[in-house]
Formats: sequence, C-alpha cells, structure tokens
Amino acid sequence: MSDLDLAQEARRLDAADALRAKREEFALDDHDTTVYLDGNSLGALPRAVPARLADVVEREWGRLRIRSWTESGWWTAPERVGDRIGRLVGAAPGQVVAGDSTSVNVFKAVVAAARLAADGDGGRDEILVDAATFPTDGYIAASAARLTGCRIRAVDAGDVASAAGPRTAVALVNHVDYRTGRLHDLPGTTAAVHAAGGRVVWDLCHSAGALPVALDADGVDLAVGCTYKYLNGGPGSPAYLYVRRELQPRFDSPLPGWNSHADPFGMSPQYAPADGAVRGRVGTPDILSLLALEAALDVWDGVAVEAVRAKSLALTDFFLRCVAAYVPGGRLECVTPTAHDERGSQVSLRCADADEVMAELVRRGVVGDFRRPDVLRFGFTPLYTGFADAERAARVLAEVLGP
Ligand SMILES: Cc1ncc(COP(=O)(O)O)c(C=O)c1O
Ligand SMILES: Nc1c(O)cccc1C(=O)C[C@H](N)C(=O)O
Repeated sequence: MSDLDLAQEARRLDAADALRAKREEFALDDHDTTVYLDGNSLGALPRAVPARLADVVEREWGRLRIRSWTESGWWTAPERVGDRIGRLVGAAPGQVVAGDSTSVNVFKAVVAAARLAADGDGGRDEILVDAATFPTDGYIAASAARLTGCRIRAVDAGDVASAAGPRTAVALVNHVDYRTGRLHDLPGTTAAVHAAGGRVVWDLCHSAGALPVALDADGVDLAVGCTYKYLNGGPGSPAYLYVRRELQPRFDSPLPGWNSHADPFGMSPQYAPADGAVRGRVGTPDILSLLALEAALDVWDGVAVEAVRAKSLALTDFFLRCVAAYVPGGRLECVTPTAHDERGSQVSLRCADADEVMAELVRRGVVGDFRRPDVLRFGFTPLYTGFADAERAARVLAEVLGP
C-alpha cells in the first residue's frame, strides 16, 4: 500500500474513533508538529490538572491550611484515589491504596507475601522473580529475600507457572514487560502459583490504564503499579498497592508507619494496624502529587478500559503495518509479540544505532524512547494517540533510517 493510501486510511480510522474527543482533554497543543509516543514512560498532562493544583495550593493549603486534612479530604485521599485506580484494575473498593513509589510498594508487597508464607507451612523460602524484570523490582526483591531469609530464583515470566513449587513463597511478575511490550498471562500464572501454594505479586506499571486487568476476578494476592504512565498522574505521582480483601487481616507491613495505625492520632507507642487498605499506608501522603493524580483520573470518567484496549490493539497493528510498508526489510526487528493476547500497548523495534535513531526521531518530532542496547520503544496511549500519529511516526522512522 502506498503512503497516500495509509494516510487516508489513518484519517478514516481517526474519524470513526469513539475515543477521539478524549484527546482534547490533554494539553497536546503541539500535536501538529509532535507525535508523542512516550506515554508509557510519562503520560501527557490532562488539561484539568493545573487549575485543580492551583486550587489545592492557593485555597486548600494557602487559606484553609491545617483544616484541609479533614475539610478538604486530604487525610482520606490515599484510599479515595486508590478506589478510583481500583476501578481501572478490576478491584472492588477498599483494596487499593495510593501512595509511595512503585519501588516502595514492591518492598511492602514482597515482604508481606513472604511473611504470609512463613505464617503458613514455614517451608517456603523461595522468591521467584521475572528474569527480565524492570530493575527496581529485582533489586528490591533481592533485599526482601535477605530480610526474610528467602532466596531469589530468576525465571522467565512465561515460566513462572511451571517453576512454582513447594518452596515458592512468592512470585513477583510484570504484567507487561517494559522492554519488549510482552503481555504475560496473569490469570494462568496466578492460578498456577496458587496451586503450588505460593502467592503472586503483579507489577502493573505497563498494563494499568492500557488494558483490562481483573485483580479480584483473577484471585490476585497483591499488586503494585505506578500512575505516571497510562494513568497520566504526572512525574513522580504516587504509586499504589492492592491487597486482596481476604489477605488484609494478615497483611503484616514491613513499613508500619503511623498512617497505617488503627488510631494514628492516639500516638500510642504500641503499633496496632488499621483494618483494610489503610494498612498499606506508611507516612504522610504527598498531597500535591496525590491530588494532581486525582484530577488526572477524571479523564477516565465514562471510559471503558475495554474500549481503550480495542483501540490500543488497532493502533499498534496499524503502526506495524505502516512500518512494514515504509521501512525496507531487514532494517528492523520487532521484539513485541504480534499475537494480541501477548501484546501490551507498545511496539518495540530493534535496530542498529538505535540510540542515534531515536535522538533523530525526537528532533523530527516523533517522541519515543530508547532502551539499551538496541531497542526503539513506542508507547501508544489510546486516550490521546490517533491513527494519523501512528502513520506519521512510521513515515518519519523510514525517513530517518533512509533507503
Ligand atoms: C515495571 C516497572 N516497575 C517499576 C518502575 C519504577 O518504579 P518507581 O515508580 O519506584 O520509580 C517502572 C518504571 O519506572 C517500571 O516500568
Ligand atoms: N520513572 C521514570 C523516571 O523517573 C524517569 C525516566 C523514566 C521513568 C520510567 O518510568 C521508565 C519506565 N518505567 C520504563 O519502562 O522504562
């Protein structure tokens, strides 16, 4: 198909796109000159956030000051925002708490899961870790292992189900691989680890807000994720922790700060954990970031994650078609699976001199990112990425790679 045909098809697909209007809710005023395909690293700014943040600063902090902890709902914001995230990851209210970083929540979840296993039959001393994990998860799991007397075993995420055995305390797995964009089998892996008697912690950083996640329905024990990618919460916005309701009474946090106390203002020297998701809190929440995130989540009102997923797959399929049509064979290797049930919301292409290629793409207005040693990563955020963006990105990529 010629460039013209694909450009026309892109316009037709954009015109028929039910999510098209959502793009206007984001500050993407440079979209004539820039194609932003890095929402899997830092989501774009929802237009409503600056005014809300100004209100939080000027009125809630500036005028109400300390009263805002109660009158503006600051104190309960971690659970309130957690519930809104819960809707996007298939968690009924009361199981998700927003706060801290993903790294810190990985620590809480893995140590708590290892403690649960020790509580049970005691013979479990193995933490399985996705061998290709985003590094922070691996570092933290290794520290959690040292603290809990466990040992780490790294296995491919796809092999966790078969690797889980009588020694497995917990498996820490990424739902979508950050480098390749491979989507792992959450229901099957969770069921297999459970059948072996272990617990599973899922890292949802690259799936929440990009595809349906069914934490409750799939029986997940614990999950963590960030909110600055597909949830558009802003740089360093709070992460979240899901603790399945049945496990909450036995969730023994390794970071039992005063915010997780049953009576925080009792200021007791004895620790008594709160019930419910609150138990996952640590110290004072980062209110400015948390309330920016809360405002950012408004873009999800009236949006079904299933519709986002359908568009994500259509966008990534279309991008791959455009790349195949425009880029001469042999220049790129796609490392993202083409099967829909194995693909997240990104396309990763391996090529020579990928760092220089990405730098040139960015200079020409196509913003993706480069992951060492040789991966060009393009993230597709269906709430604001269109088919014409995908076509243009592929065309500019072909220009950069040359004949
Ligand atoms: C899978 C995954 N886990 C964790 C993180 C980062 O954790 P943190 O929010 O603590 O920086 C990222 C990205 O930064 C990630 O892609
Ligand atoms: N969290 C990030 C940051 O603070 C600076 C730059 C990038 C990031 C990222 O989120 C990287 C991302 N998790 C990745 O998948 O590569």
